[in-house]
Amino acid sequence: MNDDTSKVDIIKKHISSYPDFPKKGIIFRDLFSILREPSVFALLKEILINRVKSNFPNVECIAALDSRGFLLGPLIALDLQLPFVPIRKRGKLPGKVISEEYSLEYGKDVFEIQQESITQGEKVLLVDDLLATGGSLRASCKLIEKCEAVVVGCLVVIEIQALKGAEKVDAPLHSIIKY
Ligand SMILES: O=P(O)(O)OC[C@H]1O[C@H](OP(=O)(O)OP(=O)(O)O)[C@H](O)[C@@H]1O
Ligand SMILES: Nc1ncnc2[nH]cnc12
Repeated sequence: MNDDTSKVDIIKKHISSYPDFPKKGIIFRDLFSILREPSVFALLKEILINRVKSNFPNVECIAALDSRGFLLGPLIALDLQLPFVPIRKRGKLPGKVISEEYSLEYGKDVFEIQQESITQGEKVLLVDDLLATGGSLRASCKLIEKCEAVVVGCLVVIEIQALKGAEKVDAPLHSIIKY
């Protein structure tokens, strides 16, 4: 059980929503409005770390999604003294990479991971700001599996439930705020 309801309410109040961005019909939920206020960002960090400790106690590695996931994943990894691994959009990572195409609420792209960044059998937690259609997290799960590692779960700050992204994600999903 999580008894941090009043803290989560504060976080929710600080998420700005922008109708019709980046395309008509989409309500954009903006994580950056939290980061503008250090005390609120610190609260979010505390919540994330506690949720990892209680929901994914066996995690050995934190992987996050380009780019907004990078604002959160390293905070958690550093605090828990775990390795951090980036999953980046196509063409940004050097060395041998593994790729996976995906579609999301407003487009299509390719994610990549460095082959050497995860060891076989490693227990990985995927972190991102938001779950919409689930395309991004689904592709990221596939990348971890292609590395022969194990996805112990996915942690997002925001879940847009109407888009049913949770159905596309095969690993245990934990979201902090639901719309
Ligand atoms: O569940 P989905 O439909 O796949 O959508 C969720 C993804 O969309 C956003 O990323 P975006 O690709 O816009 O990139 P950004 O983080 O660089 O802004 C968001 O940060 C998630 O990663
Ligand atoms: N509605 C939304 N708001 C912010 N980021 C998103 N990524 C995909 N859908 C999104």
